[in-house]
Amino acid sequence: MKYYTSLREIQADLNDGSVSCRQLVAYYLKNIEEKNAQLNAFVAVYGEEARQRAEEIDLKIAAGKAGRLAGMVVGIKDVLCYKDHGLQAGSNILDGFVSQFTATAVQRILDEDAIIIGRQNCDEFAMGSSNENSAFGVVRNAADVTRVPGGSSGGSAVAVQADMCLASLGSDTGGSVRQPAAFCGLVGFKPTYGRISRWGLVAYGSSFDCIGPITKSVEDAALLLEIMAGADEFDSTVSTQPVGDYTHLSGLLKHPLRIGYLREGVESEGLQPEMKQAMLAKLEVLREQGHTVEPVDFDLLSYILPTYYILTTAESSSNLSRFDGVRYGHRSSNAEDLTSLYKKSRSEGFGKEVKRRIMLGTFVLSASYYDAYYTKAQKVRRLMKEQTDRVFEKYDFLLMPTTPTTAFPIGDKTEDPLQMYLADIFTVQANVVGNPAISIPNGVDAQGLPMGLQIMGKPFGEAELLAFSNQITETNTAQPSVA
Ligand SMILES: NC(=O)C[C@H](N)C(=O)O
Repeated sequence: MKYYTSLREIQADLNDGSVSCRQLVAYYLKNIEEKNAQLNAFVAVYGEEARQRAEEIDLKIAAGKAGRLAGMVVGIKDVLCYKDHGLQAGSNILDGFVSQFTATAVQRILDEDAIIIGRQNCDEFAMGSSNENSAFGVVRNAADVTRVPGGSSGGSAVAVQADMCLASLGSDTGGSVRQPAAFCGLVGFKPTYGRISRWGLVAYGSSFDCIGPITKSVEDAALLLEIMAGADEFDSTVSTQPVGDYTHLSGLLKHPLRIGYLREGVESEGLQPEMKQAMLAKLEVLREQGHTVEPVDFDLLSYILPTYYILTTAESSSNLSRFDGVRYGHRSSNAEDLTSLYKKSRSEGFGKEVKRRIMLGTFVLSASYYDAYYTKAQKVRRLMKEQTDRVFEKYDFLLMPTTPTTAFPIGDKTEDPLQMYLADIFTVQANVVGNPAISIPNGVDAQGLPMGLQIMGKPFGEAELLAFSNQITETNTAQPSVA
C-alpha cells in the first residue's frame, strides 16, 4: 500500500479505482495487528465494523454519493463518546462503561463517511504530558520506542505516526493535541475555545477543553475542522460564529505578514539547542520571504503554568466529582456504607496523577484558600488574555517551539510532576486565553526525534492560521519505522 499523507491523495486513488476503502481498512488493520502490541496506541479496535462500513462507502463512491471524508480512516481518543462503544478516559473508574450517545464532533465526521477504526489510549482523564498515566499502560513513540509519545493524546498521535489510521481526534486542555503531535512529527490543531462542540467529550477543565485533529497534513486538519466546527444545540458553550471556509488555503494571506515570535522560545535556558536552531532557521526563512519578524516579550510567561494548573485542577476536581461509584463505572466491592462506597470506589478507581489533581483542585477551591489561589489565578488569566490581545493587535501570528525539548525517555519525569508540568510551558497559553494554535513538524534533532513549531493565531482566525501553516509546513512524507 502506498504511504498516504493526505485524504486528497487517497480520494484521487479512490476515484480512479486504484484503491478501495476496503483495501485501506485492511491495510490499517494489518498495521494495528503488527504494531499495536508494542506501541499500545489503541485500546479497542473496531475491525469488523470498519470493514463493513468500508464496503458501504465503496458502494457510495461508485454511485457518486460519498461524503467529504470518504476514505478517511480515523481513530478517536478514549474521551469521546461513540454510541454503543466502550469509553474509559484511560481510567479504571470507568471500567465497563459504554457510551449512550455519540459526541457531536464524532457524529459530524461519521455523517461525512469517515470510518472509525478504534479507540485510542491516553493519559487518564487527559491529565498528563507523556501518556504514562493510563490504566491501559504506557504508549510508545514509534520514532524511538524507549521514549514517550507526549500526552495526553499520545495514542492518537502514535496511531497516525505508525500509519495505523490516517487521522485522529484528540482533545487539548493545555497542549494535549499539539504536544504529542510535535513529539511524533505530525500536525496537531487546537481551535479557538468554543469552535467545536464538546457534547460527548469527557470533561476535564471545562473552560479550557477543546477537541482537535491530529493529522499528517495541514489540509486534513483544515477539512476535519470545517466539518466538526459550528453551533450545536447540545452544547451551550459552542460559538455560533459562522464556520469559515478553512479548506481553501490559498489567496487568504496578505503580504508581508507581521510575525511575532516569543523571545523565550529562542532564548530560554531549558531549550534544547536543536530546537533553538530550528526556530531561528524558520524565522530566517520568513524574513527572507519579506515578512516582518520580531521578538515578543510576554512578561507573564512565568505565571502561565501556575495559572493553568490552579484553574484546571479546580475545574477537574469539580468535574470528576460525578464519578462516585453509584451511577456508572467502577464500584468498590469492599464498601460498608454510602460514604465508604464513595471513598473506596474513588480511591480504587482513580490513578495517582488524577488523585493529585483532585486534591490540588479541592485545596485551591477550599474556603480559606479560594481567594489566594483560585480568584487570583482568574485575575492573572484576565491579564494574560489582555496581554495576548495586545500582541495580536501588532502581529498576525505568534511563533514559538511547541515544546522545549523533543520526546523524553519513558520514566524520566514520572517521579517529578513539576518537571512534567514544565514541558507544557509553551502550549498552555493558547488554552488559558482561548486562541487557536497549531503544531507543525519542524525537522528532527540529532537523534532523529521530531521537533514541533507552534503557531498561535487570533481568536476565530482559523482560516488564516491554517493557510499560513500550510504555506510553511514541510509535509511529513517519511515512512514510519518502528525502532
Ligand atoms: N490535557 C492536556 O492538554 C495536557 C496537559 N499536559 C495537562 O495535563 O493538563
